[in-house]
Amino acid sequence: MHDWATTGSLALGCLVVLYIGRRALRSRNPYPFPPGPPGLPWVGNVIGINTSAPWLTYNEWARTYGDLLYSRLLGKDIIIINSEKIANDLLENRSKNYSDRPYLITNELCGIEFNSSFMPYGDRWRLHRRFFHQTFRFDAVPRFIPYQQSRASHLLQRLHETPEKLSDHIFEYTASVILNSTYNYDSASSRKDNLIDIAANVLNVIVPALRPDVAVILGAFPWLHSLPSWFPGMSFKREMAVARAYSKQYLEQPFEYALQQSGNAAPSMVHDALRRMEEKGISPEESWMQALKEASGTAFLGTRLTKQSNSVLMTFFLMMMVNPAVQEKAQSQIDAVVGRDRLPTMDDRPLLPLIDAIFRETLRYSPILPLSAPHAAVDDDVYSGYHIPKGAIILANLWSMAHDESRYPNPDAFIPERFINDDGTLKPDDMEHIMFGFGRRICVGRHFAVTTVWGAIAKVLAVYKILRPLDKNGVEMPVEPKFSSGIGVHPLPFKCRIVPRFEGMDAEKLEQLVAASTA
Ligand code: HEM
Repeated sequence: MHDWATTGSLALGCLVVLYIGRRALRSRNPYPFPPGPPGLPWVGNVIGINTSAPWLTYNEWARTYGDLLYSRLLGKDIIIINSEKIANDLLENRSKNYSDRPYLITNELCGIEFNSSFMPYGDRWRLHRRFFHQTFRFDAVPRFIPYQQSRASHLLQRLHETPEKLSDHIFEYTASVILNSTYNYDSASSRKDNLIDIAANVLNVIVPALRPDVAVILGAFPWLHSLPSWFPGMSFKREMAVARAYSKQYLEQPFEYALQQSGNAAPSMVHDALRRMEEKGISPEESWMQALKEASGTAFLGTRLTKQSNSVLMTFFLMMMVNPAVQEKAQSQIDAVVGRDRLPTMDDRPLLPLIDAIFRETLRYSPILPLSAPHAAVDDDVYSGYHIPKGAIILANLWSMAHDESRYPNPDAFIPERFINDDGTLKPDDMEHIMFGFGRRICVGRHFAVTTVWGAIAKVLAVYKILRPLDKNGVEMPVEPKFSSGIGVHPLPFKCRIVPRFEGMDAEKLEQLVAASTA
């Protein structure tokens, strides 16, 4: 007890000194912080924030204080950007200063600090980014489309067998396409050591251990981390230690698999990078191999953690169920352009604008990363007469941008037609310029994500109706879309019926349809 009292007083003393010191330093800066709601000393704006959906609070604040906001949380400066223009001005045009990431001790404690997305701006991150770019840049992604299409057809078959396992099938689809493009792993032919099942198990351990509340508290009071795991309230240290062991193991396993393949393996992130070194006649150093292992681990494990493509596809199913008219309109377009004797492919994309419109509206309606990934300011900066302090966390409120009423009237309604011109063609606003983030840290897997999601949406709509569940009297039940809270947003579990659109569409007919589409 005595020790605690001493530690507590010391910590409090340090905080007071820090607080006064920082205020003194700031008072020398001639520019004010951007406007924002008043907060309590040091703890800042902890009161009044909707903790499960802070983007909604920031959106409200913007109505009073404007699109560039200043907030403070437990001693941290936070700058919130609510408009695309400011996001471009800062994160894009001044990207040199805004491409860092804030440090989160929980990433290290859970063993996922290797993840390129969390890495500080610097040479190690640049090398990771190069690996990604080689494989996932716009003109490299078409190499993966045939595999994506075959897995999307497989998804149709899985949905036919067990439609009630929709979310498992979506997980399998998105995991299999990324495993293939990262490690040249074919989940269809490697069922015994199925990395997809292993990944699902690993995530069940890592995701619960990655607690944002712990990240905030440890960020503010780092000395707490030195307390033993048996100490009251510190049991998370044990969970994080287990998560750490799992993530390290998972980083190694698929990478080893990729290295064991022959020199003429199909394209993948690992093989693209190795081949490039071979062409240059360079023998890779250990640190280079480690970086490749980490970047490929990010492509697979990282995208499993935040479940981006998964969440978009689950949102698509949910939206189709509650908007049957939208679904039918898109299906009529598929019937008119593709017919019913084969499945749509990426080649049909220019003639299926409604599929793109549905994809865009799905991204817009419920952004899966509403506050994007946090950036951090490398140095002090001044923007529009406001001081943005070095080290500030920069949050781009993608939700706010996607729900801007002046641009997207009736923003809380799901209206894909908002992206279609009167002549039926697509408008230039593709949502990708917002939903994949900004500047040098923009999503490096965006082109791959687009083909993954588009391919699945088009095929699913060609074959299935997505309907509301029935009650015990056979009457359709009302469904209210509900979404998770947290950094990554996804629909909460929901029931739906997935039934073939055409009479007599049994497993055999579906197989024939798939075969006709790959011939
Ligand atoms: C529809 C699906 C996806 C969406 C909506 C999405 C969205 C985002 C967003 C908003 C960011 C933050 C950008 C920023 O900091 O400004 C991001 C970063 C990132 N995304 Fe995606 N993403 C998707 C799919 C993918 C896929 C399939 C991959 C892998 C192939 C991927 C890899 C990454 C990586 C590595 C980063 C971190 C980039 C960095 O820090 O340099 N994403 N994504």
